Amino acid sequence: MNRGVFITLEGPEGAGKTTILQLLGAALEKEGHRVVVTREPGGIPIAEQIREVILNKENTAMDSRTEALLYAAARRQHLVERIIPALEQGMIVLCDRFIDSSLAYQGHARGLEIEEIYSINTFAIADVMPDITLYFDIEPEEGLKRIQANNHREVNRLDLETIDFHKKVREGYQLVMNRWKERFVLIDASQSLEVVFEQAKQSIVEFLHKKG
Ligand SMILES: Nc1ncnc2c1ncn2[C@@H]1O[C@H](COP(=O)(O)OP(=O)(O)OP(=O)(O)O)[C@@H](O)[C@H]1O
Ligand SMILES: Cc1cn([C@H]2C[C@H](O)[C@@H](COP(=O)(O)O)O2)c(=O)[nH]c1=O
Repeated sequence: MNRGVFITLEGPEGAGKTTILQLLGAALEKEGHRVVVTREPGGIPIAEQIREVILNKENTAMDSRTEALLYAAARRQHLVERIIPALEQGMIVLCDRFIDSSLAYQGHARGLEIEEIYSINTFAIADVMPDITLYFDIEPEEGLKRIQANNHREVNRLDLETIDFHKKVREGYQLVMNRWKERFVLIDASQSLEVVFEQAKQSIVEFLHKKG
C-alpha cells in the first residue's frame, strides 16, 4: 500500500488553522479520501496530558528548554501512536501544528535557535516530515483580536505572552519558510473564511494531483 499524505497547518495565534482544518477534513472525506484530523500538542491521551502541563497558565516558572523538550516529547508519542499508523494505512493526515511551531516559537521567539530546536526534534521525529505545510499568515494583533472575540476558547499560557513575542513568532515562521521553501504554501489568513478555505483546499487538491 502507498504511504499516505502528511499535511500540516501552521501559523500564529488566531490565524484560523483549527477552523480550516475541520472544513478541509470534511471536504476531503466527501471526496472519498480517508482522513485523520489531529493536533499538536495533543491528539492522543499521553500528548494531551503533556499539553495540559505546557499550556497551564499556572506554570509560569517553566524554563524555555523544558518547554521545547515537552513539545518534542508530545510530538514523538503522537507520531508513533497516531500519525505513522495512519500514514502506513494510506490515509491523509491533517495536523494542526507540528515541528514548524517548535522552530518558530521555541527556536526563534524564545531565542533557543532554530537549528538547535530542529536538532532535538530530529531525535523525536526521525525522518517523518510533512509532505506539504499550509502557512496561514496574519498580523499578530489581528489574530489575537480574533481569539479574544471567541468566548469558547480558553486563554492559555502562550496566549499571554507579550505582543513582541507574537511578532517574533511570525518572524520565525518567515525564517522557517525560507529554509524549507519546497514544502510550504503561503496563505493570506486575513481574508474571509470562505476565501481562505478555498485557497487551502485548492493547494491540497493540486498537491494530491501532482503526487498522482
Ligand atoms: N478568515 C477568518 N476571518 C474571520 N474570523 C476568522 C477567520 N478564520 C477564523 N476566524 C475566527 O477566528 C477565531 C480563531 O480561529 P481558529 O481557532 O481557527 O484559529 P487558530 O489558528 O486555530 O488559533 P490558535 O492556534 O491560537 O488556536 C475563531 O473564532 C474563528 O471563528
Ligand atoms: C506544537 C507547538 C505549539 N506551540 C504553541 C502554539 C500555541 O500557542 C500553543 C498551542 O495552542 P493551540 O491553541 O492548539 O494552537 O502552543 C509551541 O510553542 N510549540 C510547538 O511545538
